[in-house]
Amino acid sequence: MAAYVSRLNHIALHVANADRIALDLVAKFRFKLFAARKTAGWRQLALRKGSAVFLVNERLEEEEEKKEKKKKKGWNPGVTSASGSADDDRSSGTGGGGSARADSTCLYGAQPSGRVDTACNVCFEVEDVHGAFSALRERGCRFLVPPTPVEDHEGLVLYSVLKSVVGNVCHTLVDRTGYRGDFLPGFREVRGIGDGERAPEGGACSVTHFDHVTYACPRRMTPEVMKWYEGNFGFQRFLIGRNEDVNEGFVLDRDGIGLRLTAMEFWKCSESGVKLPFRNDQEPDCKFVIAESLPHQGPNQVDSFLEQHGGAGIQHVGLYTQDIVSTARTLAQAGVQFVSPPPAYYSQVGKQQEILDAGHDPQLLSQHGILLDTDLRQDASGSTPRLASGENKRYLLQVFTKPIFTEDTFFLELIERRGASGFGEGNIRALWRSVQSYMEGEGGDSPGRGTESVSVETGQR
Ligand SMILES: O=C(O)C(=O)Cc1ccc(O)cc1
Repeated sequence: MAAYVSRLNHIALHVANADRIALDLVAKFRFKLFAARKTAGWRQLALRKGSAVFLVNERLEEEEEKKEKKKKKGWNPGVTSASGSADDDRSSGTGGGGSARADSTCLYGAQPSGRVDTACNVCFEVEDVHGAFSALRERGCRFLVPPTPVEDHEGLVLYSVLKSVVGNVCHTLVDRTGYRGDFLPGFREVRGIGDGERAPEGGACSVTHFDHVTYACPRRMTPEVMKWYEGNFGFQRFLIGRNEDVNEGFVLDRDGIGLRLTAMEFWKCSESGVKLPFRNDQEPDCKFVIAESLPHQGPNQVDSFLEQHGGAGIQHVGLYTQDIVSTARTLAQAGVQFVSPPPAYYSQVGKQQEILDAGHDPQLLSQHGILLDTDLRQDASGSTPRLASGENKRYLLQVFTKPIFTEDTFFLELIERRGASGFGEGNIRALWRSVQSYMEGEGGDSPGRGTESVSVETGQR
């Protein structure tokens, strides 16, 4: 292993209209806009829910970019006065690892080449950016940004950006241990946008962290992706289902479903550098899932993603919630649209009982399209799964949203785990069918389309 990942810092989205996506995340998904930044050429908005952070990037139009650059000319890099313009990029950085100096082109990421909205950077915290850079480069990794110090009045971070083998996905590696600020140098704090504002009164939304990131990849690419993450970051494979073949992955290949899934996770295998994102040391692990389509089962969501996205990438991100029913209700009331499972899902033999046995109300689950899968596997490690008292079964609840971008290039998922750490076969089938029926039937009314644009910073339409 070349680099020890200590935690996931944020996931970056590159979109044509940052206000619209940020507004959806605030008003519908109840994220809080907590930091913002405008540099020459870019607008960046950081939103948080629990420890899940999205950094929404928008490329500025040329005119605006010129204006920003002009503004910069009169700017004194040595001055970090809080009285500066709120939009000023008051950070400093170099492109080459020397002493820090002003550089407004520091994006903490890379500029994607495609034209569609995309989630394309998973930023990891590491303890030794220089060490990771040397070791990863030695292993043949391609770096887009060498180790670069950036600082403001709250301290200094060191970051570097490398390309993954998955389409346009990059990884920013950042060491934040020398930084006291809330996010990254150059971002100004934003107060009062989100966390209840613009959201329905009283609704619960207990999203705590990113549960998983799912990549959509071309056929037969999985071994290369696995090898890359195992060799470079020490990720470890874990088996999704009972019927999974170690070499083939978890394969669903009949009744119109042609899907190969393979999953891996990072923190448990890190030998050093482990730093927990939750103060109480209850580290949630973020999993990475690789989805490939299989031939012979017709047009499908993975191929459609690859086509619209222009190659492999992040198809969706799972948001962990402690109470999926109330979270889905709150989000639905706020305007989030979820895909629906096939009507027969809740009436299939045994499903109602399975839901009741898990202590849930089938009516409530069906109202929000929430799927439940009981994990029938024995715990191979012999360890006791973490279950609430009175529960004797491990199960998993999931629901997918409709795409949140204009194209079908990204959606979110709510997931609640009750002792089940993998992905249930029944749920995967139903999720696949939910997305297929959305794509085939009602592709025109996704929430991403035609939403009013509102300036998140000014709150004005
Ligand atoms: O269950 C999950 O969250 C998965 O990630 C499995 C999955 C992956 C891709 C699909 O198009 C449908 C289901």
